[in-house]
Amino acid sequence: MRIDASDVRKTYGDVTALDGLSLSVPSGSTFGILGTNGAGKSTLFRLLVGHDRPDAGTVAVGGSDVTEDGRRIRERVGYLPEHVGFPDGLTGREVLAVHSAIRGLPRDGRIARAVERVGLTPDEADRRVSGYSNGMQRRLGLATVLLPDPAVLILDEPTAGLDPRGVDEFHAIVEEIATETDATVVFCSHVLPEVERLCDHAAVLHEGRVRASGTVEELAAGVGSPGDEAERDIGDRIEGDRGHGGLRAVFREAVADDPARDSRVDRGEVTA
Ligand SMILES: Nc1ncnc2c1ncn2[C@@H]1O[C@H](COP(=O)(O)OP(=O)(O)OP(=O)(O)O)[C@@H](O)[C@H]1O
Repeated sequence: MRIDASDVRKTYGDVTALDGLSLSVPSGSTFGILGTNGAGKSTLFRLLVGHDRPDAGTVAVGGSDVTEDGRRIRERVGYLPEHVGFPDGLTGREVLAVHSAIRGLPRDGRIARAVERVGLTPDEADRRVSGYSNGMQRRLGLATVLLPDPAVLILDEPTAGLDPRGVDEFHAIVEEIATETDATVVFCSHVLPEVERLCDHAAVLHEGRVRASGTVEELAAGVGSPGDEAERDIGDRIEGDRGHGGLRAVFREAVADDPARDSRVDRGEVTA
């Protein structure tokens, strides 16, 4: 299922979280959204699943407007928020059983499949979540959103706080989902190499607007998708950097008003 956001605005009091954001995510793509802290990534994701409404503009998933068809769309979309809490007294498997029952899913072995897919051992799945490490909690969170075999996966900073091995293992899971299913996978990240490794498409979000978007190859070549003045501007300005700076150059240009980030960008980390 494709995702289209058009001229979306969202404010919270005096704060403008999304400022005329437009974005198209092709069906079946693995799409990375790169952004600084406060760029609007989580706000965008909440709008995509209908947990919040735009003040203006439209958000559509699979061609249906989320504001009108939110409930039906949520049946096809797996959304993993940045912070997920589980009831301490339950085991991982019981958490999955509750999620499955709430969604009215058939008892057809999908819980065991989800456990296996995210790399929790059967023994771990039968432990209480109060004893889970951060990495195990992330895996369990992903298992909950995989239960209904979603057509779209929306993952809010799925690797934040994981150690390098946990990050690698999480990447392998996302790669497997991307290659073995038709699901559209959208995730946001502060980490450039993560997006370069996992994604075929990406966008750079800054201060509530998309500053560049396209295939990872296009972005690496310095070509933002046309149609947005800011994107064309970035594409023009990094022309001399073609083949050298790649996605890094696009990101550097997009956040050029924040020079303190440059050293972090050089390390492959957008923010600490
Ligand atoms: N419920 C809310 N109430 C007030 N302000 C909010 C709310 N949600 C988001 N904001 C503000 O909107 C802006 C965008 O926030 P958002 O969480 O979408 O950014 P983000 O890109 O996900 O950031 P981070 O990488 O730090 O998680 C920020 O200035 C934030 O403080």
